[in-house]
Parts: sequence; C-alpha cells; structure tokens
Amino acid sequence: MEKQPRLLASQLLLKNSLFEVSLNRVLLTWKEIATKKKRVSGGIHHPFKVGTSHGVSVSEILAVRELDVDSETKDDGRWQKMPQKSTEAYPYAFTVSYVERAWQHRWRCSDVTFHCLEGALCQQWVQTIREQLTALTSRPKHLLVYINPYGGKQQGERIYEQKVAPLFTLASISTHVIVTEHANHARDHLRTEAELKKYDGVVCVGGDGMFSEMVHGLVSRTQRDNGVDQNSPEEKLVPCTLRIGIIPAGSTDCICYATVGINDPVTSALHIIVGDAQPMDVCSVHHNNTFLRYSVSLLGYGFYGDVLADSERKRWMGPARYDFSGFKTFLTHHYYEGTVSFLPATDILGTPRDKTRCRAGCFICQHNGQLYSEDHQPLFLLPEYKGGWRVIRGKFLAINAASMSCACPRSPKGLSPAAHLADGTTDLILVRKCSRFNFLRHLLRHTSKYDQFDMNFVEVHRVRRFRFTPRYCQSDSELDLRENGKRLFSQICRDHPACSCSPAYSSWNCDGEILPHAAIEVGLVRIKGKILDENLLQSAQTGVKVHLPFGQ
Ligand SMILES: CCCCCCCCCCCCC/C=C/[C@@H](O)[C@H](COP(=O)(O)O)NC(=O)CCCCCCCCCCCCCCC
Ligand SMILES: Nc1ncnc2c1ncn2[C@@H]1O[C@H](COP(=O)(O)OP(=O)(O)O)[C@@H](O)[C@H]1O
Ligand SMILES: [Ca+2]
Repeated sequence: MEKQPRLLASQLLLKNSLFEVSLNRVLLTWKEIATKKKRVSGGIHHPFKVGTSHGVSVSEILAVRELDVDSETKDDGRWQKMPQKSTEAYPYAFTVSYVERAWQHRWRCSDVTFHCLEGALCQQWVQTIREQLTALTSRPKHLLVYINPYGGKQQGERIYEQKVAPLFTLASISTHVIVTEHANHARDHLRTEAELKKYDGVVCVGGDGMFSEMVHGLVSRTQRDNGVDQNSPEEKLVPCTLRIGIIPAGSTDCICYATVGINDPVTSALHIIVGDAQPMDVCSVHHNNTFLRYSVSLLGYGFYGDVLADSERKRWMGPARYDFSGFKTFLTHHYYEGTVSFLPATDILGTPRDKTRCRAGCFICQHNGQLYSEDHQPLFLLPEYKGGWRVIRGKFLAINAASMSCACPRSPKGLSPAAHLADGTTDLILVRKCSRFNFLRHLLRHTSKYDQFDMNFVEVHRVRRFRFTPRYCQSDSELDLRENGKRLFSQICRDHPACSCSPAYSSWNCDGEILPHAAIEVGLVRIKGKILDENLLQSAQTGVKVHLPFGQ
C-alpha cells in the first residue's frame, strides 16, 4: 500500500454555512497522488485558500465519525485512506463522508480522514460538523421504502440492499422497508394503513409505474384525510407534506432520468439523503367525471399505448419487452380516429420548441408556476369560460401528453425535450397518420439531435387541459368486451397485421399503466392555498416535488 499522506485538520472555518475545511498542502498532494501517483514528502502544514474545489459545503456532507486510530481501520468494504503506521504524532482522527460529483451527473460517496494533535480539537470538529448536519432541516430522517421486486430486471431488492441501504445507514436515516407483493400494493398501503406521521419521506424503488402508483396512493390518502372528494374535477386538492424519492429499478425510469440526469441508484440515494428538491407537474385523468389516475410523465394513446398493451404480456423479458413490442407495434402501424380538444397555455413563458432544457431551479418553472394560487383564479378555470379551447379531429398514429421531457436512456432528450417539470402545463404531441417510413424518421429523431416536431404530420401544443374522444364512442358492451380483454374484432385484426381495417381504439399508457377507457379528460391538478414552498408534495430525491399548480 502506498505510503499514505496525512491530512491535518488545522482550524475550522464556519462561514455562512459553507463549511470550509482549511486543509494543509498534503490534501493537494493527496489529490496529485490520486491522479499522478506521485510520492508525497512529509506534508508541510500550510493552510491554503479554500476554493470551492476543495471546500466541502455542509449540505453535501453525509456523515462524520471518529476514527479509532490505534486499531486497524475496520474495512467496511469501502476504500479508506489508511493513515500512516507511525501515528504516534497524531493520535486522533476523524473521517468525513461527503458527496463527490463524478461524470455525467453521477454522484459518489467519498471519504476523507483528518488527523489531529489533540483529542479536544478532534471532538470539536466532529461535534461541530454533527451540529451543522442536524441543523439541515431539509434532510429526511425517517423513510418509508417500497420496493417493487417485479419491475425492470426484477433487481429492486438487490439494488436497495447493496447500493442504497448502506448509504442511508451511513447518514443515520431510519427506514421501514416494504417489499410489495402485488400490483397496487404500495398504493393501497399508502392510502390506508401507512402511518405517515412517523415519516418525513417515502421512497420508491422501482420504475415510473411504481412512482405513479405511489403518487396516486399519497394524494388519495391526503384527500381522504382532509375530506376532499377526488372525483369532482373542480375540487381543489390538498397538498401532502411528504416527499417521494425514486431509486431507479424499473424499465424506463424516465422520471428519475429527467430529474437527476442519469438512472443510477447511488446518485439517487445521495440526492435523497441531502434532501434535494425539484418541483413537478401532475395531471389528473378523469373519465365522465370519474377520477382514474394521476400522470407525471407520459400519457400516450396510439403507438405508446399499443406498445404498452403488448409489452405487459411480456414482462418476463424485462426492459427489452418495450423494444420488442415497439418493433411489433411499429409494423402493425395502426392509426386511430378521434377528436382532441385542448386549452392552450397562453400566458406563459416558453414553447415546446424553444430549445430550453428544464433543470433544477428552472426560471421558467418558477415564473409559470407562480401564476396559479388560491387567490389568483385563472379566467379559464371558470366553468362558463368557453374561450380558448381548440378542437382537432383526425386520424392519429399517436397522441402523447408529456408533463415532463420524458428523457430516458432510450431517448436522452425525451419525447418533448423543452417540456418543463413544474410549469403547470403539459405538452400535447399529435402525430397524424403517415407512412411507416415517415413515422420511423419521426421515431429516430428522438435519438438524434434533429427536431422530432419539424415534420408536417406532427404538431405540438403546450396545454393546460385536454380531452380525447374516439370517433366511435365505446358502447358499454364494447367496453365490457374490452375490459375482460376479449376485444374480439380489434384483437383478431390486431393479431393479423395483414387485415387492413384498423381497430377502433387504442389504450392510454399512463406512466406505464394501461387505462381502462379511451375517452378521457386531463388537466393539471390544483391545490388549496398558496403554492410553492410549503405546500408542495415533494420528493426527497432531486426535489421531485409533485407540484400541483392549479385546477383541472
Ligand atoms: C428505431 C428506434 C426508435 C427509438 C424511439 C425511441 C422513442 C422512445 C421514447 C421513450 C418515451 C418514454 C416515455 C416513458 C414512459 C414511462 O412512463 C413508461 C413506464 O415506464 P416504466 O417501464 O419505468 O414503468 N414507459 C413506457 O411506456 C415505455 C415506452 C417505451 C417505448 C419504446 C418504444 C421503442 C420503439 C422501437 C421502435 C422500433 C422501430 C424499428 C423499425 C425498424
Ligand atoms: N410485487 C409486485 N408484483 C406484481 N406487480 C407489481 C408488484 N409491485 C408493483 N407491481 C406493479 O408493477 C408495475 C410496474 O412497476 P415498475 O416499477 O414501473 O416496473 P417497470 O418499470 O418494469 O414497469 C407497477 O405499476 C406496479 O403496480
Ligand atoms: Ca410540465
């Protein structure tokens, strides 16, 4: 083992909560060693100006612990800086674990050990750092964790146990872990039995479907606890105080990807620990005034709906099921007739084609999000307001509503690259009937730098609300056939691509779950009282705060 340098903790500078550790030159030499494997001569004790590259801000310190210098440093499987054998000069030491940014938005937990001359100094360091950490109110202390063992590559439990739990333990976060046993287990548990008062956050270990299910459970529980009826679209929802974190363990994980910039469990866990916050829009989906589900990522009819319907029967394939079903759906190339009516968002900044990218602290989100609060009753919400609605009839290959960019590994820029996470709007993308070749060009542009909207059969609108009615209204009997999955005619046609007739309807893909109805009304959801800050349903991870800006 290389002769390891010794880091001397000389003095503690606490300046406006930026915890600056004035380290001696040895750290710099240490960094050089780490990069250039240079041997270090005895460290010259020389506190140097701490630039951000060497300062560690309190908000990114995960933990601090005294090191028992005499005994061998217990090897907890993590690479530690081993102090020199001859520690008679520095009998005291402590280790700081902090967030280190790596490439492509990755975060890693790094340790650095400091040696002190006297015990009192060491104590003072550890004590002060601990006090600073305790003072950070935005950090979760008790988390309720739901693991979906079934989603993605069915690795949810392993991912949590191996990559996330050790970090939560390091950060002294207590957790109650529930491994779900069936679909909607998390939603029902959240809606009924979960004692939410005991926690300051819930964590979803799964994909977008699981996250959407937990949003559903949490929002339903809050409305029930506050006596609000979810079914009436006009009702204002009460926001929840809890936060939802996401550990990516699903197939698409676009919610995690679009908020963190990468699907990496360790990065997500670290974001949860430091209590980051980023707002997010939520759509409520109704059918004939009956509440169906919330959507936070994609509401897709036609192509994405059919891909999902076909892939549900191939879950054993894991994430690859989407590519297989995608290919099959592409070949069947079904279009669907219907009427889309929508309310364009007019008084906002930004358009779906303005090349902006929504990032943490996004100005457009803050500006547009401010527009909706209790006292400011937007004109178009009044029942008598008829202005502004636009109606488009036609034959569509796909109707997609993206409340966020839906960026994911398959499509790094996403379905709607300039969509904002918390601007109170959703981007309605209409892809009209066109040739397979043109549709393929459109799909391919999702993975290249070309503009997927710049095609004459594609149009995109930034909307507040929208409705879809299939041309052939679903009779109840037809609905029953659909519901118990018989779908006689469309199924026969669907299974025989040679058949020219197109089935009357597709299914709605709501965050990866199939909706039972084709005719739906969708709107961004409203909360009671002031918005922003205190009244947001937040997510502990990268602030996936479920931002409920205004009424449906
Ligand atoms: C030819 C290559 C074309 C690549 C086209 C890439 C478009 C991908 C857009 C991705 C949109 C993702 C929206 C996310 C929705 C999720 O909420 C939702 C649930 O996520 P979960 O599984 O984590 O619970 N995910 C989904 O609904 C999955 C949608 C994935 C669609 C993949 C489509 C693949 C298309 C392949 C077409 C191949 C045609 C090739 C013809 C020669
Ligand atoms: N234990 C379970 N058994 C079966 N289905 C489950 C279980 N837990 C959750 N589910 C369902 O699996 C669906 C997909 O989960 P998700 O984590 O999104 O995986 P994927 O990303 O592969 O779709 C969720 O909507 C949820 O209702
Ligand atoms: Ca949005």
